[in-house]
Amino acid sequence: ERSTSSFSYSAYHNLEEIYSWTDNFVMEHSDIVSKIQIGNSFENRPILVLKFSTGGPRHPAIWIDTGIHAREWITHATGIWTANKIVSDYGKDPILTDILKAMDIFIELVTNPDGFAFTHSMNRLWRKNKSIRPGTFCIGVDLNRNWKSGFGGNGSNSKPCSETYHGPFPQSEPEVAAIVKFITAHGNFKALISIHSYSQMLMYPYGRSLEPVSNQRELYSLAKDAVKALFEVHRTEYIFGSISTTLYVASGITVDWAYDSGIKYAFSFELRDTGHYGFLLPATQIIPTAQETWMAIRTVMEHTLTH
Ligand SMILES: O=C(NO)N[C@H](Cc1ccccc1)C(=O)O
Ligand SMILES: [Zn+2]
Repeated sequence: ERSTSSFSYSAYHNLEEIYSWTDNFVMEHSDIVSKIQIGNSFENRPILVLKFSTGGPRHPAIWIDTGIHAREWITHATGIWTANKIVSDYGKDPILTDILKAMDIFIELVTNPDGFAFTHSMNRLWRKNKSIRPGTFCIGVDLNRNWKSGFGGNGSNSKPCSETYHGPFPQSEPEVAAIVKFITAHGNFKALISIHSYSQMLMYPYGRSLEPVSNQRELYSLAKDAVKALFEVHRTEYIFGSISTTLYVASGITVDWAYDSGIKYAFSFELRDTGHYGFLLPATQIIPTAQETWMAIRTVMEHTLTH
């Protein structure tokens, strides 16, 4: 009896349920999926990454992370559905099959496990991780401000009580340091997709400045195609562009670090909705959100494969 078949992809799950789903999922699809522990969180929870690979020592790779901000539950749920979509469609969807024949896909479902556990136990709207340091009673660093690129710049905050506190120094947080170490050691990542909610936006670097990246025209055109593919599923409307021009200046963010590390296809999603439910998006919208997001993700992956 495949226990993932009793798992509801249209419900939100807590950390224990996601970790046990992960173990069952890897066991049931061991031909193409494996589990890698890339480190431990501040409170010593394992940091797990799913690897989808059809073989080959160091295929060019694509990174996807969900849940870097704990309260953004739709992103973990979308990541889980996407993982199952990949194993279900491999061998059936020619575009995905071509991607996986040539590239590996890595998905980190719970990028902020301590914060995520806290949203289930104490504070549903917690954003940051749970690190504590002498000198303040306030808890946590914004993991989307702790990256080296532009660290400490405008759109991040030096006060530990701030929701966008960047931390004492770049990669001070184990949750960020583990990803940097893994991606740097691998050395062959071609695309990175960091998934947030909410606002319905597809964005690319830079966040730290208004200056366009060198392949800005290519990223704009790819974002346009991805947003169109997304729209065609359930007619959900996204806006797109660079982070600093579409949203606001934000420094020390994941995609700026990725881009500056040579990952030329770096994107950040803001999933549904535009504020009606916000972070409390009803579970009935999980599968529709995941279905439309997949079409955008696949568009980015396909472009990465062919460029
Ligand atoms: O927090 C969210 N969304 O959850 N997003 C904003 C904006 C953002 C999104 C993506 C990259 C950089 C910046 C943030 O302050 O981080
Ligand atoms: Zn976020």
